[in-house]
Amino acid sequence: MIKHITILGGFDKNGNQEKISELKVCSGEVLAVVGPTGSGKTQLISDIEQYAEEETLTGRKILINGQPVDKPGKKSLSRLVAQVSQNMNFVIDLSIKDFLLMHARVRGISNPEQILPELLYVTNLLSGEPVTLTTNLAQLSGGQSRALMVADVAIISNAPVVLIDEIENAGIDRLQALKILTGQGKIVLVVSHDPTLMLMSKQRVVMKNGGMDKICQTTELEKRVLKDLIGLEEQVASLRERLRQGENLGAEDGIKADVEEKERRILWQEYRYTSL
Ligand SMILES: Nc1ncnc2c1ncn2[C@@H]1O[C@H](COP(=O)(O)OP(=O)(O)OP(=O)(O)O)[C@@H](O)[C@H]1O
Repeated sequence: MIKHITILGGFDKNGNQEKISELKVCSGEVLAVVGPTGSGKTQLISDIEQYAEEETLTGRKILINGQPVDKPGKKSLSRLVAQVSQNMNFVIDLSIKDFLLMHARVRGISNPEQILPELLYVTNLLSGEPVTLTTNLAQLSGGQSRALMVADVAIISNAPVVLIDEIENAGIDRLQALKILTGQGKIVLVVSHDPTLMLMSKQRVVMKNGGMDKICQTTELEKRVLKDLIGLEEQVASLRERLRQGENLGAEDGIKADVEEKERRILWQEYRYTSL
């Protein structure tokens, strides 16, 4: 049982020690990994996936429940990490049902037939056009594949650590996907350029020049900004859905902010002030 993982800092791209020397994430928590393009976000995820022991190019070390992972144990631990990324597609010639049953059996699930309805429900909750159990994996669109992958990770894989790499462009309802993946006491790490996903986690590590540069806790003020962002996104999602269904929009369909303009400006001033 994984209670927490710890990342012990190594070196940035210039060979200087990382500013953050230790970062711990407990089960049930989400850590957002943020930073400019090329700052080392994917490398951090990759270090965790490999249970780095100072042998990767960053020199980081990963501890599970405070202990280093010994080399012979690494292989069996691979089942403890599941990854969801926007580039994933299925290339196997199987129906969704056969694939899910096969994976469930491999994972030792005793009643695989019984979990199929839930798997299908979650998949269709996240994707646009619904799929059925008889749909062939090779026929799935990119978004449908990712939706099935999230359902698979949440319900079948049971991996206590989930790494989510830039799902904002994955063509699925990403907020719903994050809710589904985090609702099960897992350790979740989210690499994202998306402010809503960043603010949905309790803390975020800011990457710079290949190193962990800063840890920010999500403040009460940011939680209010998040509420606002989610409100706006819901409106955008509803407009998207109506346009997709072939509707025309009317004059009343502009985006409405939930807070008054004046209050919003104060909110952002406060926000900028506290983040200085
Ligand atoms: N500490 C480090 N030391 C040496 N090289 C590093 C370090 N961290 C990252 N790199 C290398 O820098 C390059 C960019 O890193 P990475 O792909 O992780 O960036 P990213 O933040 O995920 O970028 P993007 O947002 O574009 O996906 C990679 O080749 C990676 O291996």
